[in-house]
Amino acid sequence: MGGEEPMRGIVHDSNTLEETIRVSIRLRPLNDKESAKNDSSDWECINNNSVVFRSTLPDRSMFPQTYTFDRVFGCDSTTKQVYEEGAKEVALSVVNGINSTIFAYGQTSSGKTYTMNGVTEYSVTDIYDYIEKHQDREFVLKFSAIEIYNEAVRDLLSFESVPLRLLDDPEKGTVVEKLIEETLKDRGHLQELLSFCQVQRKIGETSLNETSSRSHQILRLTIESTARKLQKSGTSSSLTATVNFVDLAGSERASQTMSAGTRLKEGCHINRSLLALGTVIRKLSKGRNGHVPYRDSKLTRILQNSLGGNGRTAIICTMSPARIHVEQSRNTLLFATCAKAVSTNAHVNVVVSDKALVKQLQRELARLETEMKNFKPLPGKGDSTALLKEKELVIEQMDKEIRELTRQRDLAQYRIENLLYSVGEDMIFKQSENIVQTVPDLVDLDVDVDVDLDLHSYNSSLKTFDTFYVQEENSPHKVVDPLLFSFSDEDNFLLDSSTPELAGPDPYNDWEEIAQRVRANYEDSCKDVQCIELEEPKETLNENGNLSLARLEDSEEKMVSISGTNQVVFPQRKNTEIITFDEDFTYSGFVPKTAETQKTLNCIVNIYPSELSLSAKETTKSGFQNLKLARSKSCLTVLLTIPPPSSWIEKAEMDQKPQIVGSVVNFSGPEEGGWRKRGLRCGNMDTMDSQSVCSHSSEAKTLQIIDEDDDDNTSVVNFSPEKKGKGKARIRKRSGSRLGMIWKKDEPEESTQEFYMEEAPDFESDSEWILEFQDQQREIIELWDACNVPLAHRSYFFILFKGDPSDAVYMEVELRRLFFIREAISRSTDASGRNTITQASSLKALNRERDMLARRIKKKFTVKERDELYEKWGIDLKTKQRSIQLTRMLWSRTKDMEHIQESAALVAKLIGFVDSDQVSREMFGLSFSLQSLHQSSFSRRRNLSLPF
Ligand SMILES: Nc1ncnc2c1ncn2[C@@H]1O[C@H](COP(=O)(O)OP(=O)(O)OP(=O)(O)O)[C@@H](O)[C@H]1O
Repeated sequence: MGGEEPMRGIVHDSNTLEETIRVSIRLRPLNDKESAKNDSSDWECINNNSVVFRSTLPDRSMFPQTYTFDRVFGCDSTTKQVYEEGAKEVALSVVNGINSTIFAYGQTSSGKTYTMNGVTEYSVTDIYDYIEKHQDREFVLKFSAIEIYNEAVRDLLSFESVPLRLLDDPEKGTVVEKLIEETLKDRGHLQELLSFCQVQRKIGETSLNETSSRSHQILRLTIESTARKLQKSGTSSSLTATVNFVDLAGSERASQTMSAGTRLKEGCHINRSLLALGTVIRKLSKGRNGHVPYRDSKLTRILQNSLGGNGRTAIICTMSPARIHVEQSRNTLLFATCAKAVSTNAHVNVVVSDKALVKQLQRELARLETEMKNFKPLPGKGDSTALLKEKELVIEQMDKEIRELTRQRDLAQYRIENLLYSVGEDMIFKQSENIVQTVPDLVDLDVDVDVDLDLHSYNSSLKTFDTFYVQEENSPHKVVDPLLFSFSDEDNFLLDSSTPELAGPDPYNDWEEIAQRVRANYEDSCKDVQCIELEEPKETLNENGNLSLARLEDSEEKMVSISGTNQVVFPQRKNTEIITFDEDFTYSGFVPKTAETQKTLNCIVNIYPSELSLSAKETTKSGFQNLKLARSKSCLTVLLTIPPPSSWIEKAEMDQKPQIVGSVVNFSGPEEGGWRKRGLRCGNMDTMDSQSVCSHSSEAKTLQIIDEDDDDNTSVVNFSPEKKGKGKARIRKRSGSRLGMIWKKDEPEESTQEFYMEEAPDFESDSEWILEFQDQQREIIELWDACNVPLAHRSYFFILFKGDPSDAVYMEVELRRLFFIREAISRSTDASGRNTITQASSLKALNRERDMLARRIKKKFTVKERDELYEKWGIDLKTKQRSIQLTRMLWSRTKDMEHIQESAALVAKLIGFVDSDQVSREMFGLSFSLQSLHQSSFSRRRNLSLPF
């Protein structure tokens, strides 16, 4: 018995024939017995493919009525016809090298043996006919026959009744051990063997059952064919196949056999094989997935290759037409129905001879050798060393790329940081703009923005002020920073490579918060306070008349420097706040400083310098009717709204009126109805009201400015009480040339507090310098009057320079400056004695001198210089970093290197030793020019805390 795998030397043709089992139904006629019982048939073959059950019994109506198969043979069909149409094609496949199997399935006495005997004979006949027709081929026929009875395999060609064992051969599959395989000599030989087998089977069954076959009989005919021409050379191939004729035992149930004892045992084994066969067929009918229980019975094991394997299969189901067998007939039809769904894969089995096999193997070897020779390795894969080197090169190249990308990333990050700093600075700047823009009653002057030349001059003369208000046509209240128009390459002086990168968190973030707090603080702290409010008409700055500076109608809180003292007052604060600064000027940029001082003074006092200084009394008489003290909201606004000196200069030149040196300040209380537009009239002195000079509101704080040199009007500032007389300002004489000022809030006259500035440091150890200092100071004071130096400048000068040895250079510079101015004035006096020099020309001269000195010191602020400065001031690294940030911000506001350096120093000091709000104030408008910056830093030096 052949297995599913090809035998040794047997190869399967690549072409397979997949088909289903051919299922035919044969309905035998009623036998005599059945006829005698007058049994009728309920089955009718309505055509060649369908059989119909025509039951007259009502309880059978549920059964299927029609069954359709490949072929249905009725009672009148002959065995020849059954073979021809139901089995011949399958049976004769064997001569073509295809295994085939013919089954006969049905109940006892249904005609299985009757049919299979006929089919086998017709098949053998046809096979021999085929052989006879194919003389070019040599056929070898072998015959074997077995019987499976009670699960015992018996060789029907053997006279012994010893059961044979089934063996599992890896190449042939399940084989029957010691099975006789008779080689057929001719057709008659086969006929004899068939007859012998029938006798053998009959002998065994007769002893048990005379009327029914109780065993499964399998007749096997193996045919091997070889072409005769090739057979001689030994290289020919043969076709080999086996055809099985299977006559199964009766498929009836054991209970239906009415048997017991031995018969029951037979029925159990029969049913076991048939049950296994039915299970296999059912499994195969549902596909080849899953386990197929071939090994459940010897029948299924032997027929494994014929059931859904390599071969063609035909099943002839026989059934009795008798009504009494209708149940069995129905079961037979159900089995046939399942078998009809089973598919098989038949192959042509080719037997290759040894020589042919050797030759075939040799050809295959030659082919493989050719492929090996023609095999070309892929580039780069043949030599592992070269491959490794190539990989190393790739890695090296990638390393380079990584380094380059890292460098680019770091550079981009550095640029981004710088950009963020710049953006941040702009944000702060805009915040300051917003602060100013919230101030009501902004007075705008209708001008075109043509700021090229003028703004440049402002830059040099007015860098103290952060923002100017200009109004463009059709764009009111637009804020323009003139400095933005005149930036140069030096704007980034601290951003070059000499400036170390900042480490740690961005301090600028703090500044944004600071800015917010400061803005809020300003708004909150501007209640019930007074400060100087300057009333100012519209001014035209530009020579072309295109630009006007606007200022606030309502003055804001401001920090007022007390003349002749080193103190500053925030009048708007709820509590009187007087800040005392120490003096110490070792910094080299005095000249620019003084220029800044003058600008600041000009801005604050807004005085035309056409006339010589006025005494306090004269000033009181002539007065500034519009110079009043009023409420304010923020110091910032005051500073920002101070008009640039040039506008006053032009005004002065235009009016040709005597100007008042800023020695008199008129304070005014708040007007009813809220904030009033106040400012300093820059114009005709005749229009000024002397009564308004040096006045202050009775409801407001009392401001006293006390000058020890009361007798000397050139240096005395006298503040008289306001008209209502509730407060007063009086002058007291003290030793030394010192100015003092007291600020009181809502204090009655009798309780007026006085504040005297600190005495100058003790220089007894250097009495000579003290004497020299006093002489210079006296000379300077005289020159101030001669040169119409504004009061603010004088005040700041006194605040800053009090006799420290390091002040010598500044005293000298101031003297030189004043001499220069005085000489210029004298040169400009015409024959008629009229002083033709104007404040504008004087300021221009000052600016030129200042710029000249500034250029000398103007240079790159190197790291070394900065560090030296830090070390000198005792600034730590963290403060240093923050100061760099602030310095950058300041640099965006001014181009004065000296100013920047000092601002940076101040910022550093403030950050390191003072609260951040103070820094914010300074940064947002309280940048008191050089004086304020120095004062703050001096406070630090003297370990004085700022009461902000
Ligand atoms: N188509 C037929 N025409 C005439 N007689 C038939 C036909 N089929 C079967 N017979 C007769 O029916 C009887 C039983 O037939 P057979 O032995 O072939 O049945 P069976 O299916 O092989 O039974 P068992 O399974 O018991 O061997 C026989 O006498 C046989 O001659």
